[in-house]
Formats: sequence, structure tokens, C-alpha cells
Amino acid sequence: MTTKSILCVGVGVPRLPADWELIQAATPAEARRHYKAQPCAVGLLIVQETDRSEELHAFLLDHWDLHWIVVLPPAALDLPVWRQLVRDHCIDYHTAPADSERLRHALGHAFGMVALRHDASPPRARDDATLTGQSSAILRLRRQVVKVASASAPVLIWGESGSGKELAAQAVHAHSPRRKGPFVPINCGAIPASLIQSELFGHERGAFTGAARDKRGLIESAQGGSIFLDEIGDLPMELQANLLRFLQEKTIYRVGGTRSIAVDARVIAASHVNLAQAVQRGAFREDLYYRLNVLALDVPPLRERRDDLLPLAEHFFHAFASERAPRVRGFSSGAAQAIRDYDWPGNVRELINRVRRAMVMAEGRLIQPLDLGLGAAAASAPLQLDDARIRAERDAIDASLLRAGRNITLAARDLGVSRMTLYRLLAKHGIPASSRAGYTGGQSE
Ligand SMILES: Nc1ncnc2c1ncn2[C@@H]1O[C@H](COP(=O)(O)OP(=O)(O)OP(=O)(O)O)[C@@H](O)[C@H]1O
Repeated sequence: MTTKSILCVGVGVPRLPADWELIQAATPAEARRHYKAQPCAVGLLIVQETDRSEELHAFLLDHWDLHWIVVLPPAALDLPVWRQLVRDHCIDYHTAPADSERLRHALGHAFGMVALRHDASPPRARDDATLTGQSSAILRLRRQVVKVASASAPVLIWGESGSGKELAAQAVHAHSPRRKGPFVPINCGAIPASLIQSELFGHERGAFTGAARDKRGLIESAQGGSIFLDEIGDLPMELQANLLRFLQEKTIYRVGGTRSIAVDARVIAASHVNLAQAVQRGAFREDLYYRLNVLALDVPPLRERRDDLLPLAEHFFHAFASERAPRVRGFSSGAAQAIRDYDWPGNVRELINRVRRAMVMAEGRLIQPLDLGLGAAAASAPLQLDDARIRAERDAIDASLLRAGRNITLAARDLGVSRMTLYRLLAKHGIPASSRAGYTGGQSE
């Protein structure tokens, strides 16, 4: 028989079954010490008339992972602070003097909830290069990552935006013999064309106006490690030739330099566009494509690995636990269903953004589909055409920002408008441009 441990905070614990272990603490400070020494999953809080709600609130915030049941003096329930404490932190409340039978039932129920939570595969410790998921597609990808990691040839990763290409590249690096060396990520689509050559290959002093001293490029800084070239399809043609030379000869020339510099760095490239088609269009060098496409990894979109959806949502719920509103404990079954039903065009990045937003915005203890921005919004009254247009515009902008991880350039491209137009629309709808000011953490631009 497993011991059922309860952290009891306060005085006057009613009689409970003998096989339940009571860890008793008269004050929150004492309870903190006990919990550190012996963590448990269920808590019983017994509030006295003289207790300070702020102290208990702070304690419960730090111990949100327990299922709390509270016993309060009847008068406390008339006071907003205590009502809020119950709503934010507890799964059940009883007025003093608590009926032992009812309390025993509630605590038993809490133990049952804990057991259910454990059944639902506990989240893994956060590890930056861990591809979370249990679908057959992600299991296959993890096996492929380990295989290609031990080779030294370039790797080409294909997958839709936000599907996890960079994470797969990190995992290749982390499993490779180069793991102690640097992992240098570069987004070829984000560096202005005028700068990309010197960013990648470095420059010598005096190579161009403003080149006051020698500068190492990003490829050189990956010496002994791996260089991750994201959006390789955006690399300008002339730099594709330089990259090909580096892949063939393992040497580079800095801009304005005449000596070749040997660099030992493994190239991992990624693209969300089909590079074979780009070759046919003449937008990507065929020889570079074949040189890169030795070991190919395919990161499937989320909609093709639905078994990963809930484990990933749970994973991010725990990974971002410090940001959540105190009362929010997890996903309702409706939210889980909505997550399973949605197609996730922005892939894992969109899932992260929606979960983070819901963790902050949810009104209740469990996240509902609407907190995730999923499910049909109840249209209570018929809309005027103008209102409908405005709402549709706002929804489209919201959805694009989510898909693009709040990257303005990507969202503008997605919507088919210029960045300036998008900024104007954001102002019109009162949508914050930066993730910090907004409702979701998002990814950096
Ligand atoms: N299987 C996964 N497990 C845990 N986190 C994941 C997984 N896949 C992706 N992520 C997370 O989702 C976010 C987007 O992933 P990533 O940046 O690797 O996507 P990407 O395909 O490189 O996107 P883009 O094409 O826009 O550069 C990151 O925060 C990443 O850590």
C-alpha cells in the first residue's frame, strides 16, 4: 500500500484515516521547511480568524503544484480576499468545524486526482535539445537524429515553420562528437543582404567603409562545433558559391582577405521551402543542394503527429509554470479536445504561444478552448457588416502573429501587407506590437 501524505498547514487537524501520513506545520514557514524535506501532492490548509491572507497567498503561490483543500471560519467566506484565495488555489473548501467524513472524502478525491495526473505521463525535465513527443513520427525522428549525429556530412532539415527544425539541429549537435564545441545558429533570411557576407565569412580591416578592424565571421566562430543555417533558401546566389567552396574545401576567405582560413565546422541547414523546387526555378544552386542534401531529416508538421499534441501542451504548461495565473491548474477536457481537433498551421511555435496566452488569460481553474483562442466564439448578436469586417481583420492579424511567433516581418508577409501597414493595423486594433507588452511571450524576432 502506498502512503498517502498530506501537508497540513495550521492547527486543529480533524481525525483522518490512520494510514494517511500527516506532515503537520503550524505556520507557512514551517510548512515550507517540511515540504522541502518531504514533498507531497495533497495539502490541507486550516485557516484561523487571525491568519494573514497575504502570507498564505504567497505560500500557496509557491506551492501551486499540490492539490489544496481549505477549512475556513464561516465568516471568512464573506470577505473577498479569502474568497479569492479559495478560488485561486484550492480544489475544495469546508467551513469550520469541518465534518471529518466530508473532509476525508475530499482528501481521498484529491489523492485520486493526483493518481490521474501521474497516469498522464509526467512532463520531462526541460532540456533545450529534447524533442518532446511520443508519436511514431517523433520517435523515428529521434532515432534518425542519433544516427546522423555520429556522421560528419552536412545535414539538411526540412519542415514547416515552427515545427522544430532548429531544435532537431540542436539535438544533432548535442548527440554528435562535436557536442563540446559551439552551436552557432544563423537565420539567413533575417540578416540584410548587404551584411550577410561579412556576417558569415568575416572581414579584414579596410575591406569596406566602416571595417575598422578584422572581424571573425559566424562560420569561423563555429570552429570545432556546428553551424546551423536556417532558411538556407534565402541565401543570396553569390554566397551560395562561397558556402559551396567552404563545404568542399573546409576553408573560407574573409571579405577583403587573401589568405584562406581552415574551419572545422559541421553544416546543418534547414529550409521550410522545397529546395528541389527552388533549384528548378533557378533560385538555388543545384551543386550546393546536392552537397547539402547528404543526410536529410524531415520534421513532420504537428497535424501529422496528433499523438504529440497533448504531451507537448502539458510540457509547455509546466515549462512556463512561473508565468501562469495562480488559479490555473491545467487543461479542461474541452480544451484537450480542441487542441486535438485544431490543425496547428504554425506548428509547435503556435502551440507554445496559445498555451502561454491561455495560462495567463484563463478565468477559471482549467483552461477552456476559448482561452486558447480555439473553438467557435459564440456570436450572441447578429453582427453589422462593418463590425464583422473589423472582427475578421483583427482575427486574421491575431492568427498571423501567433503563427509567426509575433515576428512582424513574417506576419506581414503572411498577411500579404507591408510591415508599415501591419504596424498601422496593430495601432488601429490596439494590438501590442511587441511580445513583452502583449498577451503572449512569443519567440524573438
Ligand atoms: N518536439 C518538441 N519538443 C519541445 N519543444 C519543441 C519541439 N518542437 C519544437 N519545439 C519548440 O517550438 C519552438 C519552435 O521550434 P523551432 O524554432 O525549432 O522551429 P523551426 O522549425 O526551426 O522554426 P522556423 O522555421 O520558424 O525557424 C521552439 O521554442 C522549440 O523549442
